[in-house]
Amino acid sequence: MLFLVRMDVNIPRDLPEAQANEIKAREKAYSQDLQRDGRWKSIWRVVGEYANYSIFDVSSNDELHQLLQGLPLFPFMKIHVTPLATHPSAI
Ligand SMILES: O=C(O)CC1=CCC(=O)O1
Repeated sequence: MLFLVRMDVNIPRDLPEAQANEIKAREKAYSQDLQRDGRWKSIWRVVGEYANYSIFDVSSNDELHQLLQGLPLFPFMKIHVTPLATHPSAI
């Protein structure tokens, strides 16, 4: 099952920089592990925003929810999920 996911990140200004950097490093490792195993198919920066669009390929809504909830930046994100179906004109 494919999902388009938009993640908007909002780290509080009063979070110490070292702590923010540590969370971002864990986020990167978590994301790259999922990219390597094929479930996080792609990630794109939204130009001019601290946000990304990502494509996930997982077997259920529950699996996606578990993956998203495990993001180190999850407490600082607004996440919007769009389930994708095959377009009849797709070749
Ligand atoms: O920087 C972002 O858009 C948040 C994020 C998700 C995975 C990652 O490595 O960073």
